[in-house]
Amino acid sequence: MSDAVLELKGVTKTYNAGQPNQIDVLRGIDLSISAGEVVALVAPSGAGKSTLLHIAGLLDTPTSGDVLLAGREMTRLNDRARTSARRDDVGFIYQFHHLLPEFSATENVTLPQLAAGTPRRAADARSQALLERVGVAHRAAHRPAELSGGEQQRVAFCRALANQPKLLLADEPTGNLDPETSERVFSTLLDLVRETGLSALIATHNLELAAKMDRQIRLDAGALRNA
Ligand SMILES: Nc1ncnc2c1ncn2[C@@H]1O[C@H](COP(=O)(O)OP(=O)(O)OP(=O)(O)O)[C@@H](O)[C@H]1O
Repeated sequence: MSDAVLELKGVTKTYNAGQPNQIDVLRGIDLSISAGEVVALVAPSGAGKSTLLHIAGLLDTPTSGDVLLAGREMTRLNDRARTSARRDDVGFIYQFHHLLPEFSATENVTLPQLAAGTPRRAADARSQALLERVGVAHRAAHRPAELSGGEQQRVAFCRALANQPKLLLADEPTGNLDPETSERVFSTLLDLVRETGLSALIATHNLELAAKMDRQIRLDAGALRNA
């Protein structure tokens, strides 16, 4: 049996099928990410990176092919089962933080835990520990607008890891930060991922950051190759 946390088998995605503007974005993707492996996804703009991450993270379904999370077939699950697998097993980080503006940093990390059934006190304690780990505990009561860009992304990392997912998916997680902050914040993320033993697929245009990961893959013309 494979120890893969994420497996994509022959995944295709076609938009506007059968119409003149049909786009075959993914043309048969095979990808396996094993436990604890951190993989960089490098892709030119428009190559289908977001589509691939959304399919891997169960936010979208492939036109054909299979998605397995921790060995479990996801493609044929109903919406409800897929939603609960996503909530329990996958953490997302986007280029922009997407934190809830009305809530404090702590609340942004606690809320997904409450939604997953963690008792309040345990959730708050975990939020506090995560915020300390990434160096923003002193900003715990602040709302996102009161945080710097780097701090916002650090809180977003905590939120993504709040429910102890098996897989982390990140789309240019430090892409909106200046190069120096990006480098520092990215190091925090990589350290956190490695400490947690989490598997991760992290899209980046930055080849220096990509080189810090275990493996680099390139998405081009709808197919994956080793970078
Ligand atoms: N819902 C949709 N309907 C039709 N076409 C779409 C849809 N979503 C994406 N596309 C097209 O599929 C292609 C890949 O889109 P995707 O968002 O996955 O690219 P990307 O690699 O993430 O790009 P970028 O790096 O610029 O964000 C693009 O040509 C886009 O126009």
